[in-house]
Formats: sequence, C-alpha cells, structure tokens
Amino acid sequence: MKVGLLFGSFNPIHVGHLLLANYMATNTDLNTVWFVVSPQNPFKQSNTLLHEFDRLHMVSLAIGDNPDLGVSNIEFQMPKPSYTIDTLTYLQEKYPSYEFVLIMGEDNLAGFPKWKNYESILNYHRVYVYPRSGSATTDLTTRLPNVTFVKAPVLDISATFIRDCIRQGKSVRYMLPDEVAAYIKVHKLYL
Ligand SMILES: Nc1ncnc2c1ncn2[C@@H]1O[C@H](COP(=O)(O)OP(=O)(O)OP(=O)(O)O)[C@@H](O)[C@H]1O
Ligand SMILES: O=C(O)c1ccc[n+]([C@@H]2O[C@H](COP(=O)([O-])O)[C@@H](O)[C@H]2O)c1
Repeated sequence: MKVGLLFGSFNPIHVGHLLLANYMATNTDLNTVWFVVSPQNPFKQSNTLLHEFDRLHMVSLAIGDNPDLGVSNIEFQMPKPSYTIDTLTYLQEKYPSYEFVLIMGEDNLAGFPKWKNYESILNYHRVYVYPRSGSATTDLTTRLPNVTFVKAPVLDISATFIRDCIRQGKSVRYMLPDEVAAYIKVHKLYL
C-alpha cells in the first residue's frame, strides 16, 4: 500500500487541496492520499486558526464518500508544534507494511532545508513535488534523488483568501465543497 500524505492546517480545506489530492491518488502510483491535519504548523502563527477538531471535521465533510482519499488526526496526540519527521516516523511504526510518500508544493520545497531533520525525511521517504503558481522554481527537484516532480493541475486559491472573503461577507461559492461552506455558515466561523 503506497500512501501519499498531504500535511496542512486546512483552515479551511478548499478545492485547491481536493483537486491536488484526488489527482495524486488517481493519476500516480499512489493507492490513496491522506490529509494529515496539523494542529500547529511550526512556521505559521495565526489568530484565525480554528480548533483542530473543526478543521478535521471539515476535511471529513469535504472527502465525503471518495474512496481514494482519507484523513488522519495522528498529530492531535503528538507534541506541538507538529514536526513532519516525527509524524512520518510514528506512522511508519504504526503501519510497517505501508510506504508513505510526502506530497509537497514546489513553494514548500525551497524552504524544506529549514524543516526539522529534513535529511531523514529524504532518506526514508519519497517526496512528490507539484507546481505552485508564483513559487520560485528550485533545482532541488532534480538534485535530490528521492524527489519526483508530478505535473499536477493546481488552482490558485488559498485558505487565507477564503477567510478574507468570509470576513468581508463575499461569496465563497465553488471555492470549497457546499458541505464545508454550510458548516462554516452554521457555526459562524471566520467572521
Ligand atoms: N491551491 C492549492 N493547490 C495545491 N496545494 C495547495 C493549495 N493551497 C495550499 N496547498 C498546499 O496544501 C498544504 C496544506 O495547505 P494549508 O493548510 O497551509 O493551506 P493554505 O491554503 O496554503 O493555507 P493558508 O492560506 O492559511 O496559509 C500545503 O502543503 C500547501 O502548500
Ligand atoms: O517539520 C517541520 O519542520 C515543518 C516545517 C514547516 C511546515 N511543516 C508542515 O508542513 C505542512 C504544510 O505547511 P504549510 O506551511 O504549507 O501550511 C504543515 O502540516 C506543517 O506542519 C513541517
């Protein structure tokens, strides 16, 4: 079983994440892609970060009955902030027969050497890198042996943009699944 992992805050999950994850799960050698909801990204401070249970619930709503996608709350029980190498190690111990592949945007790859023990991530795991518009291209993709570039379609949308739209009372229709938009509306989130 080859599992792609897309780590993030998902505050909230949006169509950009879903399009990418579904493409990776159905157009590469990955059997499935799991969204790993991070309670606290080590590099991001935000006063609009919702409780992790709300973010997890929205990811579950977004996936619905899609058999190719999954969600993990593994980082909820781990020390914060959430370091990816620790999570990968934990997952590999829990599922010894699975191969875990890290999915990462080209924008993140440029800053990857600042991640905790990034060499260990590369030693023990493959990384699938996809293009991000506006990101500086990096030659790390070709230099690092375990890194594979996947030319996935990418939408230019972010959770920050969606939160701003909601706060300003603008429509977010088509930016997130209807179920997620309804959850945000009912619970008056991001206002
Ligand atoms: N539109 C998108 N297309 C593809 N990947 C994306 C997109 N937006 C974010 N990602 C990637 O998905 C992962 C999780 O993203 P994250 O939760 O940080 O979302 P975000 O939209 O970038 O959030 P924010 O705007 O709050 O920083 C990260 O690896 C991020 O680079
Ligand atoms: O392990 C690290 O050192 C590390 C440093 C920066 C980011 N990450 C993880 O990368 C994921 C996506 O990051 P971001 O910045 O795109 O939101 C998120 O789940 C973070 O926990 C991990």
